[in-house]
Amino acid sequence: MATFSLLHSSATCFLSHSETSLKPHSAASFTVRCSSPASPIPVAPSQNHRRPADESIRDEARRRPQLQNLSARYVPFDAPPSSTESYSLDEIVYRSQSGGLLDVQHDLAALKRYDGEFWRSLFDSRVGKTHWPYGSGVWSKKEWVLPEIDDDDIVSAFEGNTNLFWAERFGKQHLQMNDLWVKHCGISHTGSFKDLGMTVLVSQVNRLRKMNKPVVGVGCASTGDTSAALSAYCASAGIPSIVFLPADKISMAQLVQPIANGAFVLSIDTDFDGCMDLIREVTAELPIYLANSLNSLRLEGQKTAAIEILQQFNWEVPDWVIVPGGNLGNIYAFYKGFQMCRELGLVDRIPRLVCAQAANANPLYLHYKSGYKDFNALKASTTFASAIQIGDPVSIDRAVYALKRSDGIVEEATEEELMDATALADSTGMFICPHTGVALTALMKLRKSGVIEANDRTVVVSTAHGLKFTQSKIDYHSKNIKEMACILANPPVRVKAEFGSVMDVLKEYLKNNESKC
Ligand SMILES: Cc1ncc(COP(=O)(O)O)c(C=O)c1O
Ligand SMILES: N[C@@H](CCOP(=O)(O)O)C(=O)O
Repeated sequence: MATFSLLHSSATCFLSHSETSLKPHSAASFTVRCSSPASPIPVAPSQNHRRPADESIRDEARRRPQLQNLSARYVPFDAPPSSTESYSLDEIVYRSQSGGLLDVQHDLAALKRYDGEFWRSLFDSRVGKTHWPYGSGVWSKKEWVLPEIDDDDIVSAFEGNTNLFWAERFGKQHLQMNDLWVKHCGISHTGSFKDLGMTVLVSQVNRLRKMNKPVVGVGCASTGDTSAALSAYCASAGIPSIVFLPADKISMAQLVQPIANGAFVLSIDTDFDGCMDLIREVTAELPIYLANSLNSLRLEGQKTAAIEILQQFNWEVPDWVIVPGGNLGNIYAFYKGFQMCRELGLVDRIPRLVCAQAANANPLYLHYKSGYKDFNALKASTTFASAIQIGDPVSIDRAVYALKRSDGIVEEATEEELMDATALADSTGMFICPHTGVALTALMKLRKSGVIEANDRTVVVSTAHGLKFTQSKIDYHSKNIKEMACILANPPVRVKAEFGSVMDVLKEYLKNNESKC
């Protein structure tokens, strides 16, 4: 078998990655197995290329060599260069000595032994395969996520690799844009982007438990998505999960997820910020590992969505990326993913970031408007974007850092704006959650003011699946929302089971439609 550069591979050949041949500063090499020259069309390779029948993909992964001498550790977030404080990822620590946030710092000098072309080729070679664990969009970037974890300890649902939807009709018809994309992070295992971070956190917990560290379970406060992801990944690994939910403030679809996955569910008479305070106190007292994004491990997984966007554009950098923000870990995760790609030579710039908040839960927006002077937490009001109903975001410092370094902007959306934007997007073939409606509202405002231009390549991050938020859509389309015109409501027409009645309503519909065309 010959070893060729990926760039020289032939379309009729079956490629399989041979990582034994990975060398610093070289493009990844591949072992190429060609179909028989006598065969007129490429045929599926015979069964014997597969691993032995009694082996699983985990067993197979054990034989695969890994890149050596890569490492990561916790350091205080945004620490001065003189700081020497650091912790092993195998320690249970969420805060720095001074009580500040932590960050996972990779050994960039070790990663830089390989050039940008090497990393691009390596990551590209792993997309969409069933190789453990690289078939996952997160673990396909393992060397940049948790380089030292044993593949055997990884808990993965082959998450990530979510589609980048070309919003052709929405862009052209409503914004005169032809390069508008929606990154559907919610079309995933538990229906939100939280899977990306949770696979990393639960994998590390799995490793800690195997090391006999005192972790009897994993806990989080949640507005519905973190709890769904935590309970699914824990259930898959047989680890107990405990979730604190604000009573009556999350959707039914979200509530049923941890229940079904066997989590211990506490429904607490407070809001998310109240639940967050409680879980922080509890995890300081009991050997329950904290799974919220205060724990910087989560962001290592979430940052891979940014890398994936670059990859999907063949490593061309979009002009704008718009992210709905609540607890504010994700906006930093996107920044970190883009920035690592720049620093390690995969791309030469990063996109401008926009963080979009619901006007009813807008502490970052107010902070931005004040020129980032004094930050004031607030009591968030009810919003249809219930997963971002957060008034005291734990990652405020991370968000400000990301926005300042990406020439970023913060926008807000009223309830009516976010629901109309959601309905408008749905009417062009999407089925988005209200948080994505917040992000689309930000886009519409920035287009109207000319900040985002018609030809700017723009990515809106869709954070959850619309099917988790059907009640808000039902309320909108039945015009059942107080003080909201619901101008795009499209209620079903009730009609008698009789040919004449059906014909009457259809003729009326066709006449109205004709006058609209
Ligand atoms: C669906 C959805 N969108 C957006 C967010 C905001 O993400 P972050 O808290 O990282 O700002 C969350 C959670 O907070 C969410 O569940
Ligand atoms: N939307 C989140 C809120 C908690 O955010 P986290 O990223 O800090 O876990 C949720 O779904 O719970």
